[in-house]
Amino acid sequence: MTANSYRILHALPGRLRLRVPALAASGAGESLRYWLESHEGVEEVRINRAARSLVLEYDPGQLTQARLLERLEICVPGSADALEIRGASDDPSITPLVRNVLTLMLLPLLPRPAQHVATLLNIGSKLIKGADTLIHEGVKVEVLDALAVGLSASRGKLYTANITDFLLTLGEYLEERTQQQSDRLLRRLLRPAPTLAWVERDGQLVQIPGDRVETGEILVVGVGETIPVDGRVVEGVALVNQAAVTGEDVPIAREAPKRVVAGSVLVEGRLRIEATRVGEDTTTARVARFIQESLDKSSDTQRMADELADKRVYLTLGSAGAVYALTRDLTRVQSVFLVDYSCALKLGTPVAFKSGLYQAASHGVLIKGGEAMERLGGIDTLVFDKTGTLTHSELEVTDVVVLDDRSGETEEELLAMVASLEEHATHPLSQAVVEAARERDLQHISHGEVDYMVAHGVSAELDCCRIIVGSRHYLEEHEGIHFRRHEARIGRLLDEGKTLLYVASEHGPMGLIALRDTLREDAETTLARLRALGIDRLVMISGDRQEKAESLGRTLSLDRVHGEVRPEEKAELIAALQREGRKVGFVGDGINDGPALVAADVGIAMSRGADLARASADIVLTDDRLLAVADAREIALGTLKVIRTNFNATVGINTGIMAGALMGWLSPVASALLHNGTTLAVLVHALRGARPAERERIVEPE
Ligand SMILES: Nc1ncnc2c1ncn2[C@@H]1O[C@H](COP(=O)(O)OP(=O)(O)OP(=O)(O)O)[C@@H](O)[C@H]1O
Ligand SMILES: [Zn+2]
Repeated sequence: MTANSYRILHALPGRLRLRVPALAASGAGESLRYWLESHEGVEEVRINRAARSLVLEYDPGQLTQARLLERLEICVPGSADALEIRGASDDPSITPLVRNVLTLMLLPLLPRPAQHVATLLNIGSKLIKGADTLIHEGVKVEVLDALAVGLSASRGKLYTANITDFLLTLGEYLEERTQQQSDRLLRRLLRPAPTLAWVERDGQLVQIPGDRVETGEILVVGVGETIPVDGRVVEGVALVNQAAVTGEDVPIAREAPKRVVAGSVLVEGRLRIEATRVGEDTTTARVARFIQESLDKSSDTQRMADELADKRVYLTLGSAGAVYALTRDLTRVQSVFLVDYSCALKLGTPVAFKSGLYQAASHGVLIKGGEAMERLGGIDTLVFDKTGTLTHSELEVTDVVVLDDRSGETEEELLAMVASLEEHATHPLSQAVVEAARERDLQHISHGEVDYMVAHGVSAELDCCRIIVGSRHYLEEHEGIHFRRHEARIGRLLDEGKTLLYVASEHGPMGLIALRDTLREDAETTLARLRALGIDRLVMISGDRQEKAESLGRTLSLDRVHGEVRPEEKAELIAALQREGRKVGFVGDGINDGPALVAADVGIAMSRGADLARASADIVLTDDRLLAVADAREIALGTLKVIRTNFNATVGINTGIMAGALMGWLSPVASALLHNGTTLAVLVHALRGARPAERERIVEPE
């Protein structure tokens, strides 16, 4: 947003009054209000549409004016496409290229004066762009380009001018095309998965697709669930993570009458929310925002190349000046201008990254920007979460055991009851139980609110009593319900390698549900490939029992396993590895994996993972395929190699050409051809990118 999209009328600490012309558009105020109110520290947003005025009250302890304005700038109110991705709009035009080719073809046929006019028409846009850059941004590559082309033309070297212009234009065109292709694909891949919503209808909680919720309806959102609509809290207290919406990965507290935005994930507590905005418009904004965030991050490599490129511009100017002072030979000066190689440096790196991102995306891996790719290439240690990552995200219920014989309850009744609670949780275990009940056509059993204690289990009031389902640790140590009497049954099931859910009421143990998790078929291959790709330490952490973790560790020849890890310990384990000097990647899927995903040098989320995991991660798999992790690493290494090669080649070759030009050994045409030839070669090399050796390419839709 340019400065004229708003004007500060009055500013005090904690209060800001602005004039925002775009408020004139209908609906603009609402979206801006949501955007601003979703930020911690904003206390009140008042909009007067007729006066185009916006008053913001905020807590200066939490938010600075600059930060607030930055937030405001992201969302230009009024235009529906305000949050559209920059640079991803239209196809790059080929008109300049066609004009170039035509000019070059016509030139020999024209009389001399007409040649001058044609050349001027052809290179005009470069000259204007150069002047514009000089005025607004200072001495940049565009200025040198204009100088080189302009100097050639003004000295009557019309062919040199036109050929140079053509080569420069071709480079730009290629760059824009890659940029666009990959932006489009990324945008499609980032579209959030449809969410489900629990709404109150006729006094009952029913689950419906998030996009069917109507304005004014009351929703109930529990731990781990994504808030499907924009709304106002009517009851409850909760911590909400808005990473997927604002990119800020810190949970914030929400209670009545605060607003919540679609796409936030509830991490703790429970809320009743009145839907105030539903459907398309709630999601478009967050998707666009999310993508912008991902695409905007520039990597260290790129920053380095940019800096070097900017310095080169001065070096070139200086050399040209010196040459002129010493030799008074304008031809040499012209040759020097034409060799400036900052453009190859500047174009090569982002193009290679974009092409790498594109490659990765077509292999089912969404990498959020060049920086993430760079870090993926830099790790030497990879930590895997077990459930849903090394094992299939789908588990299978194998046994349902009724422990309390006096109750006369059947296995089916037990399963139906547990499934009715698990329906409200988001864990691979709960999904498996729900699925098992569905297969057996079991009826839903009515119950009160379900409490979900992350990494422990669920509980709720039923007509009879309070029911608790979860890990043995949860039931025994938190609830004081002991299963010691049933040790034999439990031991037998565990020996079979099964995972157990413990079911109890406040009166004592009721039953067990045994589940089998199977190792992914591609787990072993993936780990072997990762080792071959330079990851020399493979670690697994799991909330499951130590014995189970160890036996899996042996099967997969992992370097280390940690069982019975509490969620908050996951991030700590990663930090410990980092203190040993390791560069650590983490692959996970759960809502409790968020901190570990953020703590790691690079966080990778599985495709079926919780929304929060996908939001916190730097890399998200888009297919449920573990091998994609190895593909991604291969692509990252390949891309970094391409960038290095390009960098060395650019610097080496062009330094040679530059020396030739300084000595006066190269004519301007020769140096333009050599130089631009190198630039094009660099671009093409970058564009071809790093393809993983074999494997099917996933054909993109559309
Ligand atoms: N929704 C749930 N319902 C019942 N029990 C649960 C639920 N969520 C977690 N638990 C219990 O808490 C334990 C720890 O959960 P957590 O998600 O930390 O680890 P995990 O399932 O073993 O997976 P991972 O290997 O990914 O760490 C689970 O093994 C399970 O017994
Ligand atoms: Zn505990």
